[in-house]
Amino acid sequence: MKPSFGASDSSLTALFWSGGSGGCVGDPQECSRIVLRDLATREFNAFLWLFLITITALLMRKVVKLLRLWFKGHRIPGPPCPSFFGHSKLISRENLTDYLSDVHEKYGSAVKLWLGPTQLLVSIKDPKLIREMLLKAADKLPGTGRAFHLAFGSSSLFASSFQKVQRRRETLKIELNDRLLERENLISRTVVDCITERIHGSMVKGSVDCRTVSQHMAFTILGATLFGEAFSTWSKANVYEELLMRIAKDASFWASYNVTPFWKRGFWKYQCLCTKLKSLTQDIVQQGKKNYKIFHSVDSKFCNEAAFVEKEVAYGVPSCSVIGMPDEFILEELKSHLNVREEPCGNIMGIMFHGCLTTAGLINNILMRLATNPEIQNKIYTEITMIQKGSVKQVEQNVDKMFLLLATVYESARLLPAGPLLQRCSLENDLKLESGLTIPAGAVVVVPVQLVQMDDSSWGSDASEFNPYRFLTKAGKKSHMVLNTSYSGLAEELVNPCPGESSFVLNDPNENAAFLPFGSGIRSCVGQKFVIQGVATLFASLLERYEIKLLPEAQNNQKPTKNSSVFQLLSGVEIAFVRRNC
Ligand code: HEM
Repeated sequence: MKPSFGASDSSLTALFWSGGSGGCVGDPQECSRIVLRDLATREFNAFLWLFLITITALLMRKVVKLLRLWFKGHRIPGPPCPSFFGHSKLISRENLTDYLSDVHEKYGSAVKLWLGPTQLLVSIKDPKLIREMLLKAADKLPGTGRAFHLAFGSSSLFASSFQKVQRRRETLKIELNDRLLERENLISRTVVDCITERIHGSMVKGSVDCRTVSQHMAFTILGATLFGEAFSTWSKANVYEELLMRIAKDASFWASYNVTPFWKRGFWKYQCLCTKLKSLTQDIVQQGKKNYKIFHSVDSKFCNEAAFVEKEVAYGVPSCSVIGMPDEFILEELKSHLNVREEPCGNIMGIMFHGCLTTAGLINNILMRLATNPEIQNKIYTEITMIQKGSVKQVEQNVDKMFLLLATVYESARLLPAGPLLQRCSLENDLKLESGLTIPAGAVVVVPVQLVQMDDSSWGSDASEFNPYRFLTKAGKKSHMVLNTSYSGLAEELVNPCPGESSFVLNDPNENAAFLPFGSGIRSCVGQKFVIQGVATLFASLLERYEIKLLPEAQNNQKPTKNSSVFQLLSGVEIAFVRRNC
């Protein structure tokens, strides 16, 4: 007899009842339970199959990718693999550039090395290929920016994915290169005075430590740029500087762990320093706002409350922009469009960290070069005084015309880059270069900066020598990098130009594809123009007042090697700032 269905019976049960589930007889509720169980089992099985198929497909994709990597990697020249682990055992951090130098000599301008069965590294040394590769490869290695993330939390600068950093890069570039550089004084008198005060304080004992003074200069320039003039009088600036340098010392060590070492006490101490830095950053940001409000209440005739609110929303209130205001624009940019995951002030701390370390390295190198090349220092001084003679402007405003000084900044940057390698990777697509070279997706691409920047074929036979004149060309001649020329005559003419006119042209260093201290291409350093101009401005003021001298006992100082980078070679040599009689 056919059972009758109650109102609660589902149509699904009815469907199966009519024979679909193998002829269920008896209690309809029991039957529907069986049917549902049966259905659940089938669904679970289907899910397991789907899961299995997905995993297999993913694994297959990986295997195919790996096979493609092997196949395409095989075509790139390079030394044969010594073992299953590739060349990784032959390469250490210390000898990497030397090793790459040897393999490039033997196998050409693009060579491959296996760092394991699944990791291919391609090193490129030819400037034209490098330029093209750096324009095409937008991403950096996964894990790039880990040190920043660990210390300062999530931020949208210094990450590996171009998509993540693109927007912030663009806006920061506009703020730094267009708006800041348009100012009359990139580095204000207050900042220079703050630095010279420190120099006087340290010179009481007869000399200053080159490393400490460079760090302080970089810190003061960056701090004043990001936080405004309030930074120069901020009572906690010294603590901030010390904290930043302590964090910088340990950052790459803690970032080198694949798994964050929560179990280590030292790590928590490090995190404690980072938290202190965060709260100090928030403090100076607030300080800047307070200063503005004080000014606002004193000068309320010119600025009304509505204007202040307006300033917080949009950039710029003309009547209020006389005091400190322009400096806050960059801060606003770095704090703006925060996404939920972004740490407040994370970008600001990241910029302070990267900017201070790299700028300190550059300043340190310039100080050392000037101290060890007194004849060039004298010529720069002559250049400064000659340009100042015919001008009513302050020395800081005439830096654009000081070609030898700017060339000295370029040359110092060339000789001591921020790191031994530039790195890129293209995770999804092969990188096809015009020369016919195809770098398979997933390979790590590196540029051994020190090798390229000291290569005779790009820089002439004196590539490893300090020679700022290589960035100068005689006016009227076609602008190109001067190679293999005697520069002594050039120097004489440079400091004795026709009144008001220089007979030399300063070459754009980026014209030479082998100039890479700030990287190049789509992920190049956003701060390049600002740093070059800012550091040159600072040195124009300093050299006008002081002569920089190396103490006799420091003469035999260490020389940069191919593996040197600013981080390893911040020189702690004692130097003297001797006041000029003028
Ligand atoms: C002497 C000083 C500096 C040097 C030598 C330097 C060098 C570099 C280098 C080599 C890179 C990587 C470029 C690449 O991979 O192609 C870089 C990235 C960057 N730099 Fe600098 N830098 C300096 C100062 C600054 C300053 C002062 C700022 C900002 C105020 C800055 C902002 C950045 C940013 C935002 C990036 C990341 C770009 C990205 O990942 O897309 N740098 N810098």
